[in-house]
Order: sequence, then C-alpha cells, then structure tokens
Amino acid sequence: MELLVSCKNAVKNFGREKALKNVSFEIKKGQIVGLLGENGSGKTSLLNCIAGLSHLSSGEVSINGVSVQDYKVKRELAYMPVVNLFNPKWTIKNAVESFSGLFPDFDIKKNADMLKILNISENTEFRSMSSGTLAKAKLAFTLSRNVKLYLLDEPFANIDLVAREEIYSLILREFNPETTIILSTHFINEIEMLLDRVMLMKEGRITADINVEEYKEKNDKSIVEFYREIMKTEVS
Ligand SMILES: Nc1ncnc2c1ncn2[C@@H]1O[C@H](COP(=O)(O)OP(=O)(O)OP(=O)(O)O)[C@@H](O)[C@H]1O
Repeated sequence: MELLVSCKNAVKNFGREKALKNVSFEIKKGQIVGLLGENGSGKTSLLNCIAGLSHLSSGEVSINGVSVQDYKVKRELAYMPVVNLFNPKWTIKNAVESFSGLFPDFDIKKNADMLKILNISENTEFRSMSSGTLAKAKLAFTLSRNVKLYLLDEPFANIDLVAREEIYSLILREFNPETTIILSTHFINEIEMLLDRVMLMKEGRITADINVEEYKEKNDKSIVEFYREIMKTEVS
C-alpha cells in the first residue's frame, strides 16, 4: 500500500497554550515536505504528534489509516528530534551496535558511507562532538534506517554552510520515490531546491500549503518571497 500520512483536525494544547489549532493535511509518498514558520508556530509540536511521541488533545494522525499511536506504526518511521538522544559516553561504533540491535531496518553500510562523507570516525565519542558534528551524526543515523517516512526536526541547525550543502546533497542522494521526508527548518533561502512542498505554519495553524514547482512556475517568486508575503498577512 502507498504511504499516506493523514492528519485530521489535530489540536494540541499545553494547558492554556494552544500549540496546534485544528490542523489537517494529507501527504502522499515521494515528497520532501518543508514545515516552515516562525519560532513557536507549532512545527515541533506537529512533528512530535506525527511521530506518535506526543498525544493530541483531539484529532488524529494516521499512516495508511492506522493511528501513529500504534506501536508498529511508530517503529516504522524514523524521527530526528532537536535534542540529542545518544548517550554522551558512546562512540559512533557503540551507536551503530545499539541502532543495529534496536532497529531491524538499520543499514550499517549506508551509515558507514554517510559518516565517511561527513568525515566522522567510528571512534568519535558523542560527548566530544561539536554541536555541528553532533547534528551531522544524528542525521546520518536517522537517514540510515530504511523506512518510508523520515521526520527531521531542524536537521540543519548548528551546521556550517559547507556541511549544510553536503547534507542537502546527501538527502537528495538518499531520497527515493518510495520515501517521504517531512522536515522543519529556518533555512528557507537554502532549501528551495530540496523541497517539493511547503507547509507554512503560523500560530498553530497551516496558513499556506504549496507545491514548490507549481508555485514558482505560476508566480515567478522564490520561496523566501512567498514566506515573507504570507508572514505579513494576519491569522484570523
Ligand atoms: N511542553 C510544552 N509545554 C508548554 N508549552 C509548550 C510545550 N511545547 C511547546 N509549547 C508551546 O507550543 C507552541 C508551539 O511550540 P513549538 O515548539 O511546536 O514551535 P516551533 O514552531 O517548533 O518553534 P521553533 O521554531 O522555535 O522550534 C509555543 O507557544 C510553545 O511555547
């Protein structure tokens, strides 16, 4: 069955704070989708709910019709959170052993290739990594799982320009039409060539949802211009 991520009337409240206000969309396989939006607009909350890590206050997120709260569905997607989930005392080698044991879909060869491209050796300890190296390692481990859905929360934060460009190429190289990537980022001016679709969040809602190629053909505008325009309009 083809992958279909479906989010229906998702509401997420943290006490009185309304992080998601009735968010609905569908995503079919074979797309790299960018979640854009200012700080606090709800991107991480949405990714956490798609990953099944956070319970919605109401509404539902499902993959191929099965709720993401189902253990099996959760295991079949790869999520890269902003925080570091690796044990600081581990080396890369320890992490490879751990991922291989935890995830039957973990591809050791793919991981080794990616770490080589990113210039990270197997004896490097997580506690000794710079924030940029840690970000690269997190991404390499996430993308080394052979799954159909990757959720990447700010995968380019703390990474220098040259390494970001390496990572954009890596994502494009690893991406295939059977997979889907949903990522959040603030590097709007750089990721245009990476994205098929942009969902723009503002104050807990999706205020715009576009196919990048179609939008650019029709409007002769960059995604940065599109972003600025939408951010100027008020949310009712
Ligand atoms: N655990 C929490 N408890 C209370 N409020 C929260 C919690 N997590 C998020 N929020 C609030 O929910 C709203 C959305 O936050 P979220 O982290 O999803 O935004 P974001 O778009 O990812 O922001 P950023 O770009 O800064 O990472 C914010 O107002 C935030 O303060």
